[in-house]
Amino acid sequence: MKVRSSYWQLLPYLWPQWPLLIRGVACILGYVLFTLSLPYLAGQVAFFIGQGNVNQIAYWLGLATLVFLVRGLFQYGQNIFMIDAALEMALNVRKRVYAHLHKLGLDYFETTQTGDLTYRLTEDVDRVGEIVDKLSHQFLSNILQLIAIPAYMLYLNWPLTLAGLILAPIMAWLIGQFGQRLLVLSRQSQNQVSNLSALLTEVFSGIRVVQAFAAQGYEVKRFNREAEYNRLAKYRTQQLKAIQFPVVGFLEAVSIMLLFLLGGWQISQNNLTGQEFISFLTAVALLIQPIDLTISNYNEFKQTEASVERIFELMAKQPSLSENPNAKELPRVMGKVEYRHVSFAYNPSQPVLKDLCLQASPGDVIALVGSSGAGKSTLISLLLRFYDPQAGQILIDDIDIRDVTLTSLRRQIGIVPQDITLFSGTIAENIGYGQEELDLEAIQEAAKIANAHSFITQFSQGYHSWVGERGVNLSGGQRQRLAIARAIVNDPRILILDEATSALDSESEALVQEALERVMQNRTVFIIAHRLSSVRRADCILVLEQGQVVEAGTHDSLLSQGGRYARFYAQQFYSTNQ
Ligand SMILES: Nc1ncnc2c1ncn2[C@@H]1O[C@H](COP(=O)(O)OP(=O)(O)OP(=O)(O)O)[C@@H](O)[C@H]1O
Repeated sequence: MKVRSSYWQLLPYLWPQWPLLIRGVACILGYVLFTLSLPYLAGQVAFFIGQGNVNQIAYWLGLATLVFLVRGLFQYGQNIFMIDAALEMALNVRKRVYAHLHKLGLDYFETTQTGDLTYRLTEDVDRVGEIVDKLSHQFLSNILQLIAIPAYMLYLNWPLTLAGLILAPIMAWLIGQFGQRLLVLSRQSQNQVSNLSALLTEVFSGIRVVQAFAAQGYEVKRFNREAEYNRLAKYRTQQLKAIQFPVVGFLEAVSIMLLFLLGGWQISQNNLTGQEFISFLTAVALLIQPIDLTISNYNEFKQTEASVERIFELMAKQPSLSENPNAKELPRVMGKVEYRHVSFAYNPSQPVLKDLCLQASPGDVIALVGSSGAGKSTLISLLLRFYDPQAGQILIDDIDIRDVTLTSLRRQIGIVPQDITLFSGTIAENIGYGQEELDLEAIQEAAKIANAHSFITQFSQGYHSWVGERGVNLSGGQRQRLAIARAIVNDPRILILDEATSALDSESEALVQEALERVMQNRTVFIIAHRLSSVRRADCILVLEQGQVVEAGTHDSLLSQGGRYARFYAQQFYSTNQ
């Protein structure tokens, strides 16, 4: 059973804002003190109204105006300092969670819905910021008033106060019960909203598939179903609140009627003056707002606890792949790559690579061929250290890749992936992706090698043309050439080419091929090969089958062996490339 509220986890993020918090608390104290003087002032005004003394009435009303003014200034101060502290805290939480997510491995993102992550980092964090703001100024101020005003009432007339507060424990218990139930409903509701957001992200990013499969109707139905669950979850929360307010309001009304009854009786017994009764009633009236606000704050507090849980759930995720604490920077490499008896499985029961050995000398072009699911992409993922092998070692220039920092390793490997991702930004930013200061010279140089310079300069804004939504339209071949430029902009010694399977028109194909030929020079290249030309040109072709190298050699030597490669070549390349 969970004992501690999740809110405690926010303290380390709130604590650094202590200068703002202290100023805020000082303003809250000022606000409460000035509020406390109001019942006394009301009693005085009532007294002089009874005497018909206009001068005194004007004097006390003037004083009350001053009190309201100063109280207003304190209220402004408490709001502004606390919102500042809460927003700073929310910003820190958001930054830390985002940075933490980037420490997690690919395996985490492969099993998590991106829409859900987006929701947690945006909506959930905003909600937490809002509740902390409310708690820090409204809640604290209200609680102080709920303590100080009854204390003043006790001082005025304790029997009347006790009678008025007799229903308070019942109210507190009821509010607590409602709060617990609200937390449960809120968790459900937040998850529903997250599901909806995940669904939308998935559908809009896959909109080509949706349209190609004419699945709009299917998607609309799926969305409607989720939206209905979402409505229902929200309705249940609001339904509970709708019951809560009349119940508590009724108890409040009963308390006030009880007060009038007792007050009248006390006056008839000469235990209370009319003036004191007015002060007392003013104090009671001042209590109503803090009570109502406390209930709604408490409800929100419970509802938002679900958001806090969802945020810190992300922070609790541990990276599956950790960097060696003594990891060193990988010095600029020559490009020798060696796999020594490497075995790997995503799930222990299904080995993907089995005792795999391979050696590539600097400048070698290694083509990986094999049927789908043979383990080609996995072999490459291990070189980039997306995952660690369960057995064996991978070495670059005779250094185990587990002994170097991930950044220095990945910076020395260029990759042209099969699915090209361009981010919203300029062409230059996309080619120099990850460079904090864009090296425009290197970017242009890379674009020239990748046969991209001439089409880029044809855009009116050249390298500063916007890519992505509302940006320039790029053909498949142009995207590939940008990806090639991006892969070599840092001049890596090792290059991975995951060839696209979709065909380009022959002109584009020729430009891409020419670019690839150029970038492969003087680099160790691994190609997941789908094109005949890449395979023919390779220094070594590795034929993978069920995670093992079953044949290795040059195109000619393997063809003359008449083994698996020869059959594979006949089936796959001959039919598609002739
Ligand atoms: N992230 C993953 N989690 C679990 N299993 C995976 C994952 N990625 C790949 N696999 C499995 O590992 C095996 C090898 O996959 P891999 O993608 O390396 O093959 P491949 O030869 O590159 O195939 P293709 O040519 O179709 O891309 C397959 O059985 C695949 O289902």
